[in-house]
Amino acid sequence: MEKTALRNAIENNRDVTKLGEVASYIPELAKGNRDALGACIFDTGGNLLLEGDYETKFTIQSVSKVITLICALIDNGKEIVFSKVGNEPSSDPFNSLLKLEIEENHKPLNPFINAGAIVCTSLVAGDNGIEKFTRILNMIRKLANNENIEVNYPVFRSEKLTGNTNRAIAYFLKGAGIIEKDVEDILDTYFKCCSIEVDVEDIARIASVIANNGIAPWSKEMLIPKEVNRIVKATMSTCGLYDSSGKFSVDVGIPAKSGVGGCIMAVVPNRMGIAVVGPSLDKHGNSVAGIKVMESLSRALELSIF
Ligand SMILES: NC(=O)CC[C@H](N)C(=O)O
Repeated sequence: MEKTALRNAIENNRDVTKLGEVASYIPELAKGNRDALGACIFDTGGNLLLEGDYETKFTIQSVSKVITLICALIDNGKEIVFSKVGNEPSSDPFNSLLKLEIEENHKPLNPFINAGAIVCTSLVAGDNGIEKFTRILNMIRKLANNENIEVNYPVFRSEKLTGNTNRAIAYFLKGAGIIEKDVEDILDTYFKCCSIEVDVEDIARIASVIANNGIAPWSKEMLIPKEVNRIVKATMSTCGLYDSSGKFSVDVGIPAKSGVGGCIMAVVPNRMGIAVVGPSLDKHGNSVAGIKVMESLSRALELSIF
């Protein structure tokens, strides 16, 4: 049943890729394949399903914000993390600076907009950017059960060269006293995390650990403490798709996180992790066909938690 649902969801939504555009504000991302659409389900029993253009490689982009939040929470505890970043959804684009000036203490609204993720990056354990990045990369490799995951350096260089809005956000946060240490070092770490190259199986495995209360379905090892896992799922369901999180909740109804590389990672608690890739994006920066695939799957397999 799941195999048929996944196949139908991909095949019935291939044309939707034509309705969006590949991200080009990071020049290297413009090379992404606009027509690609692939997906993976990894369930909590350890079963794997792959469909469509599942071999597509893409950069993890904002899906990395989930893993950065996991590391920040493990390394600091909830009180410290949420003294520097909020829990509220944002109605502004993911890279907006608008609310930073007016929010109490200049705290970013949540960990999944760029400002909030830059704060979480600064909180990850490590004396410098390289140590912080190594911590996050190792966590991604463990959660995906894939030691070969690496950075796509052309994308990293492209982001670093053109990431002026993120630079403005980070310097504002430094001025407001929310981030400490060297701003450029933290930005490099943030850009590198966004540039980690993965495929849908990697992301579906990460999602399956979160779906399985932090325990890896393949080894039964506890990779994410239960309380951290709970916070992450809650944050995904309120803030995971930027300023269209509410609509996604109504139409799909499961915790998820998107990235401008075209991926949507979704978690069906106690059932499965799902990853879709379709680099053609809507105006919010979410995979235009990816959202439709998630809607189809949610309907066919009754995934909504509501
Ligand atoms: N929404 C995203 O995936 C944004 C990530 C991207 N690297 C940026 O900082 O702009």
